[in-house]
Amino acid sequence: MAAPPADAAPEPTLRVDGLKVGFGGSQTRLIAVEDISLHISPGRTLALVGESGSGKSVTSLAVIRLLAARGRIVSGRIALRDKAGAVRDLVELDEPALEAVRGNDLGMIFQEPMTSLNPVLTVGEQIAEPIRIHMGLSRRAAMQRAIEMLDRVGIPGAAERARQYPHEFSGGMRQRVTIAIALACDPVLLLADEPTTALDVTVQMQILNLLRSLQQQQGMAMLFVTHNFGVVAEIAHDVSVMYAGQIVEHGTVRQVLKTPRHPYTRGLLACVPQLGTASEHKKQATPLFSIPGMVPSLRDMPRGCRFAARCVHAEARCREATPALETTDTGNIARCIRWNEI
Ligand SMILES: Nc1ncnc2c1ncn2[C@@H]1O[C@H](COP(=O)(O)OP(=O)(O)OP(=O)(O)O)[C@@H](O)[C@H]1O
Repeated sequence: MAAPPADAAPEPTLRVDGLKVGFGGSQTRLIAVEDISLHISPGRTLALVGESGSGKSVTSLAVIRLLAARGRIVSGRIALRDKAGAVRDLVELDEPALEAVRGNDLGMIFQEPMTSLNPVLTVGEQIAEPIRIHMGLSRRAAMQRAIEMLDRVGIPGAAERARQYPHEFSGGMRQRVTIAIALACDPVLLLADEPTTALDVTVQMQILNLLRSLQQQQGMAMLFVTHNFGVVAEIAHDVSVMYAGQIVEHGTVRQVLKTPRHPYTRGLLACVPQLGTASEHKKQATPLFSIPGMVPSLRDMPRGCRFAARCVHAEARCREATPALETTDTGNIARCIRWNEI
């Protein structure tokens, strides 16, 4: 078979097409996210960003098939390319098959490390467990690799620390342990859902730097959920902005941060305090900008553009039909019929 040209884009690790997720029974079902399509290539990070309730976590939990009990994937495809290069639709897999993927091809880290760690097992045992299960290593070899992982995530005295319990670690060190567990089996995809939100600012930066350098070493794709554009700028290559269960803008981080084309993205960026502005605003007694109004409820989703009620540019035609995602002049993709007029 002919080799692909050297500049061909690598096949994506994750490709989601037309994902729609609902909660409740078929009669009472509320649609939480819909028309979600995205892809992430090896070595790249896609950030999902948006206000609370916009659907970031539902999307990411659907990808790893860990939705809450009443959550259902109504339609869509979640194609994951595994270490051997085989592509499987995670929507089609049963629970035993999913368990073979999670912790192996798919690593996960969440906001609160303590909830993902078992308080009665040493951290070494917790890192070694997936290694034994998925890589088939002996107990001793798995523990050796667990110690190497602790060292790789920057925990000094790894051999000794492997014998300690989670409560003996600080918040930042615990998050390093969950990263060691998530990456122990060389996943092709790492899902990180607000992994730095519970940490103080200096520790946040250390964890973001660590994730970036581990990604460079291991080449995995990363799906990163955050509400913080500062974090997006630090960690991501591409960004999808979510609003009321839909992607409303997508592009590279540079495109979206420098030339946002959707009024919601512009509003979110205007809410980000610049250095010095907080004290300036205080002096002038003017509050920092915030987008007026709230994300609509799932029970009462408006017709047409879901952002129209909060948008200063909205016209009657915005409320008629759901806008499609359009490619704009700067290459961003935006769900706004007025992107070229505003
Ligand atoms: N288990 C559930 N049952 C019913 N509705 C849910 C459930 N989980 C989430 N939802 C709804 O789905 C929508 C999207 O929620 P989601 O948690 O994905 O938002 P988010 O953008 O991740 O917000 P946050 O940043 O606060 O986590 C919300 O309207 C939420 O109320």
